[in-house]
Amino acid sequence: MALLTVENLTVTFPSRHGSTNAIENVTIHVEPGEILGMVGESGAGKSMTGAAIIGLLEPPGHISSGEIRLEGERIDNLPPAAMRRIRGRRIGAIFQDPLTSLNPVLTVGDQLIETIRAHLPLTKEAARERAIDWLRRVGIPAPEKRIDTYPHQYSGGMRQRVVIALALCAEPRLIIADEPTTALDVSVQAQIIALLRRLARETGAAVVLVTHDMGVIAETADRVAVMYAGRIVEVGPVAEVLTHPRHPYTAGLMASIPRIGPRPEILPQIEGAMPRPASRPAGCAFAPRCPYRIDRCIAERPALRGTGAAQVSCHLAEEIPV
Ligand SMILES: Nc1ncnc2c1ncn2[C@@H]1O[C@H](COP(=O)(O)OP(=O)(O)OP(=O)(O)O)[C@@H](O)[C@H]1O
Repeated sequence: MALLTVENLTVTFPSRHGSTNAIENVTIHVEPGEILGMVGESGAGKSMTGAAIIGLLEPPGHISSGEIRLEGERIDNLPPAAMRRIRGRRIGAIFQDPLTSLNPVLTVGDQLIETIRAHLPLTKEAARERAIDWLRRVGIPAPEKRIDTYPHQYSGGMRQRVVIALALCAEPRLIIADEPTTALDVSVQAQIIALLRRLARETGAAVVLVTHDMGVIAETADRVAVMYAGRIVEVGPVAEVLTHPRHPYTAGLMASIPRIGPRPEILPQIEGAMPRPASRPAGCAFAPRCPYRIDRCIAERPALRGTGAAQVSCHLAEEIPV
């Protein structure tokens, strides 16, 4: 059984001018120990999918259809108090800016110890030992000394390591990591990615990794879901999708990373902009930017289809040379 399943999830924002769907019919599953990358441009709906899973949609945004299951149990319709418990214990979250996850007036140790004790029946001393252990595991030097210092005494990269320790110390089954390396120096990004990957393997937690960066996906994820204008346009094993992208948008995203872009002459950069939810075209949302479009693409929205591990929503997936 998948650890996380999201079925046909639609998130709607009502407004005076009629409601819009920020994401539509999003279906994903993640197995224990697996990292699912969600990639796409800003506004594609990646963060919204993550927020819906952890029950932190900003009102008036709400789930208007679909369901979310964690270890088989529905979690999309739980009362707020029950969802809060799940958030600390069974789902951990890592966001872009470590300062939003850390309390500046508490020492790193106090925050770790408090979180550990909220979830595990340990004495203060035992929880402190465990906190030191976690700091060591995420690569903080001299953890027995650093445990009594404050978040502002850490560099950005070290602070994000602390956030990862804080997200993992309650031993969650699922981790939602939203742009966990975007705010960090390039040299530090690779270390944090390697750390996340190792810890997912070691703990058997499933990870949903939200990023706009195909390079991060290539180095971290097992499978990837490419989002465009609120929908998944291609999903499958990273090895398959990145070597044989079948959606022109996936190919375009990949051409933006020179190291692994397949053929730079195809969509070297994708001209134009993603449509906003209220002005999405009736057919394929990518059609206005797609160099291969035919009349059918404008008239008819392609369904996600495919046999085997990978699926794609493009009428021309079998024909175009991406
Ligand atoms: N309060 C809101 N009311 C209406 N629509 C919203 C609101 N907040 C976000 N949206 C819409 O939801 C869609 C998805 O946004 P989301 O932040 O999930 O995208 P994203 O792919 O994660 O981008 P980013 O990388 O910028 O976070 C966007 O089209 C956005 O316009």
